[in-house]
Amino acid sequence: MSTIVKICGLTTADTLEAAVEAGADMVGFVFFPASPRHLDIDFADALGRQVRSRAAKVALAVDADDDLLDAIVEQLRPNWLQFHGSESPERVRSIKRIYGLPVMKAIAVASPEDLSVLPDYAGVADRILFDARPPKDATRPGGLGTAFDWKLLDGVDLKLPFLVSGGINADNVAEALRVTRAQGVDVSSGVETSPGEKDPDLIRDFIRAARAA
Ligand SMILES: O=C(O)c1ccccc1NCC(=O)[C@H](O)[C@H](O)COP(=O)(O)O
Repeated sequence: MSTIVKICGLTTADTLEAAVEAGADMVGFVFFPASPRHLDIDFADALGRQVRSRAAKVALAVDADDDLLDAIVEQLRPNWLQFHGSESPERVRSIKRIYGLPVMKAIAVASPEDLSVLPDYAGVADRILFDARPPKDATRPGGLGTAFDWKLLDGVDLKLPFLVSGGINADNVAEALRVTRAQGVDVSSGVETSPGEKDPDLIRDFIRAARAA
């Protein structure tokens, strides 16, 4: 199976086009006002139309309430929901039932204890995303460009596909995949020149490196 490549936090038509044309499997749109990648729902609608089924559209939210999820699902029509907050397994189950969409749940990793929640989410999520645990004073729970110790995933035995993210770029993506044995990678900061500013060349370099890994 080829590596699943997700480019997250796209905010412009040209960087979205670069990601899709270079062969990204999944393109992520962030709905979290404190993020430099936050999208207004109407603009997300326009970007979503641009994708035209060439990649899976992923809506990323953080402890979103039903009204926000309703609006996202109605306008973006995502193929996936990604949850980056403290959504409980019960909440994930209920959202899946309501919208009939697959869910990727992010698990914040900094120590072996962080993996203790895995069995609970593995029973309800469709994919797991292992991301670096943010510092306590972070203004957002992801997309910070910092990596976790990939060796922490050593003993992980999941029946569902998982992706790895946090501080990954074109230079270290092969190593991230080798160490974690993940089925896919997710990147945001590693294809940016500054927070929220994606670069088409960096996107193409990243996808090429992930495919070659
Ligand atoms: O990107 C954001 O600003 C963001 C805000 C709130 C929750 C999650 C967020 N991003 C998550 C991602 O983009 C990826 O899943 C991943 O964390 C990317 O990490 P990195 O490549 O280190 O930026």
